Amino acid sequence: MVSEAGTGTMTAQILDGKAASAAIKDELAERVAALKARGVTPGIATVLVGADPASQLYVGMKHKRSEAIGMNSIQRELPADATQEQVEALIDELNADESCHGYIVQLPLPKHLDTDAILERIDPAKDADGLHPTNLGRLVLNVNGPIETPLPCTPRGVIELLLRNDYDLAGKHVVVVGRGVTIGRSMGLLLTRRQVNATVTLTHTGTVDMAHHLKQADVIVAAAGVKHIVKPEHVKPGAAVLDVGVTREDDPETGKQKVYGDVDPGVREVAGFLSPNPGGVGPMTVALLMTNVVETAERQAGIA
Ligand SMILES: Nc1nc2c(c(=O)[nH]1)N[C@@H](CN(C=O)c1ccc(C(=O)N[C@@H](CCC(=O)O)C(=O)O)cc1)CN2
Repeated sequence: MVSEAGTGTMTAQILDGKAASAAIKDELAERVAALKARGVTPGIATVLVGADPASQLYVGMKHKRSEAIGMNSIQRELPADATQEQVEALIDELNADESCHGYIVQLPLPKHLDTDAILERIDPAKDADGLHPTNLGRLVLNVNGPIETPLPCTPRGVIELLLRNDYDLAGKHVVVVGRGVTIGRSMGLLLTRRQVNATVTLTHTGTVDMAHHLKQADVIVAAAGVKHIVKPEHVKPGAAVLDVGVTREDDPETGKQKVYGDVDPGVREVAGFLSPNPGGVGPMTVALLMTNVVETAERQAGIA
């Protein structure tokens, strides 16, 4: 926490996801070069169904950043009215494509599609999001040792962002807000692994007295997707707060779409550390996705 001279207020240290993800990209560029020297170009693919502007933005970032570090990127798109069979046929194609080491299906999918069946059809070895039941099952079962499969990108990004800011999670009480599978549920699994050793309270829409739980937290991971749900009065002074959830609304001043996080701006005056939104965990999600794919290519190439 930084004291502002003469004002009596404290301002949280910013956990800068852009800076941390830039450092990861530099490290990955070297690993990609090493793979290329062995004749292997790591390949990442994305499947986008429909034309949701936010999903298009995220998929675009994934390709731009992967290409910038020398990876091969394959962008596949289907219309919003694609059938389950069409999506599954594309999954089968990518499972068989040897130039693709890992891929993701951009979420959320249009409501008429069976998301669980689609994720389950991905070859677990190519599941760059770590959301296949086999990979999530390995995460549940293996609390102690290294895991030889991709880990969910956003939760991995949260932990990496704290690590790169010398924040030790061991023994800390982390309150996670939101139980979605891409963030909340898998966040709890990663945080309670022996290497991390945090204690987790996973809160959700059925939680009674959310404010009470938040106030106990050394670390808050806010991933509810509810604008400014975490208020200054909910935060223990000095706590680390990671703002992960996203709400898009028209800005009344500009009329343009604006990103709002789960954390009220006033939290900055109470927290010790703050990962902002945008500029925090979002860029880390993309960096850890690329890490998952590079690691898969390394495993295949026999690099430890
Ligand atoms: N298959 C998946 N789908 C989705 C995931 C995921 O991990 N796998 N997560 C989110 C979206 N997401 C990646 O896909 C993602 C979200 C945000 C960012 C990001 O860098 N955001 C910027 C702000 C950009 C803006 O909106 O203007 C930031 O936080 O600074 C990257 C990726 C849902 N779907």
